[in-house]
Amino acid sequence: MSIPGLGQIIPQAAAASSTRTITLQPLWEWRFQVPRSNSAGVTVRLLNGTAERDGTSLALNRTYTFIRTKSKLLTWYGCVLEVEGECTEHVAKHNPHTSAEVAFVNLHFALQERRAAVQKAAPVTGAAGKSPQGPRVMICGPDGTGKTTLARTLTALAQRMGSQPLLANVSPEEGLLSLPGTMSAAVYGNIMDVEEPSGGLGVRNTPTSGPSAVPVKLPMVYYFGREKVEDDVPLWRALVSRLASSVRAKINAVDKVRSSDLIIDTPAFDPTKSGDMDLLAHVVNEFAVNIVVILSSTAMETELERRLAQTKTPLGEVITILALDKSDGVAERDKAWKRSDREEAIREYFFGDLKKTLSPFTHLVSYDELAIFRLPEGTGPLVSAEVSAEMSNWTIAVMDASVNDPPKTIQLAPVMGFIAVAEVDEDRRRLKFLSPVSGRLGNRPLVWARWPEPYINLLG
Ligand SMILES: Nc1ncnc2c1ncn2[C@@H]1O[C@H](COP(=O)(O)OP(=O)(O)OP(=O)(O)O)[C@@H](O)[C@H]1O
Repeated sequence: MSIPGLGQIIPQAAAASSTRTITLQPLWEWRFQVPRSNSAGVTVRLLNGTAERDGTSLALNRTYTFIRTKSKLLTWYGCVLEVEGECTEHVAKHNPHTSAEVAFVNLHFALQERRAAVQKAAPVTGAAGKSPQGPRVMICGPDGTGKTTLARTLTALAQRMGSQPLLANVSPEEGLLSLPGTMSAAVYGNIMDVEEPSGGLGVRNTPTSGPSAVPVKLPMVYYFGREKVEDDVPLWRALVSRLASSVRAKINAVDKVRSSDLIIDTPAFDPTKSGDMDLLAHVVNEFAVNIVVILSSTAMETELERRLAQTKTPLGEVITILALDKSDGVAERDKAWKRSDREEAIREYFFGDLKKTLSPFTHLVSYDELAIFRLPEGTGPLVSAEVSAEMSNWTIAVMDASVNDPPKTIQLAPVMGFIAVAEVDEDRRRLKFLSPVSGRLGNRPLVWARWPEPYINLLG
């Protein structure tokens, strides 16, 4: 059966949990959704051929377990998969001329060509002997258009070609190698974690999470502490600038990173809101973006073309605007699904997951040892906060600043990590918290933000 937009449908959506073999022809994609109720997950083994999840190849005969995941496995040359466990699934058969997936891989090849040209070019004199920079690509589009998937795919494909791409995320709704509420970036110099629900972007792949099957990545993290950009536009703009400046420092310090791609994932913005388009233009400016990829929005394309047509990057390059269709397989993640993802990210940060249990350290400190700042109700700078029982179960950022720094400096400082408040003893003025590391807080200020809310009882 073939359904427009969904390709070839193999109707096995009825919660099959028995072992089954799925044969995919070249350019077919196995799309699957593992419900949260299936805590054991779905196991997949590649019996022959080749297959990849968002640009990262599966190894032959290795068993991969996917839990709470909506994703797909694509094959370019055909493959046989052995699948076991309950999920909804179907097979999409791509047409090479119209498929979004083929357009994405073509974009990868175009970027690869640009990178090759950059790597061949002689160092620019006058730019501190630095070689020219690789492509800086911003991926944008409305809600649920597959922005993060494309960002992850381009990063994985570049890494597979031997590059050291830098992936940045300026959408506070979902963390990249960090908790939700943050904006971060990291060099992906080695393989991405295919099994992890977000395909290698989750906290599982950071050093705070202890030993990892896949080499860990070291993110640069800033704390927005609210869900939506519109909740504090000036702070978001300031943090975009901070993150861009850290990214620049990394690019300038490591030649291999400099000649690789910088891929930037953005929040879902509304093309009909001029303010939203200003924010995308801010990202373009700060990260010296020279390629803007717009998924599935003619209105956004028109608006950004109008704004950026006459603009050049600080390196004097023209900004290329590329409009692509979204993949018809992008899965909907409703509020409950996203909330549950955030809850899992927090749990995983402190306690690990099915594959790796972590035991966070418990610390008991007196109120007097803590310098806590809070985001105000509305927008504006941090304010000093008293410890209170209200803080129980909140995650709190430990900032890479001094307690004596002005609030503005603290707010824009990088994040060293997070602690979780387990208990507040107001009578004895003592606070118990969990931390992934054993060291003391020392002279570090803490920021208690407004989001993500405490979803779980951390000691429960
Ligand atoms: N071709 C596909 N087949 C199956 N699932 C897909 C496909 N493409 C993307 N997905 C899944 O769809 C979901 C949404 O995709 P993604 O997160 O990339 O969208 P987004 O535009 O970044 O979303 P948001 O606007 O919420 O940030 C993810 O779970 C992703 O793995």
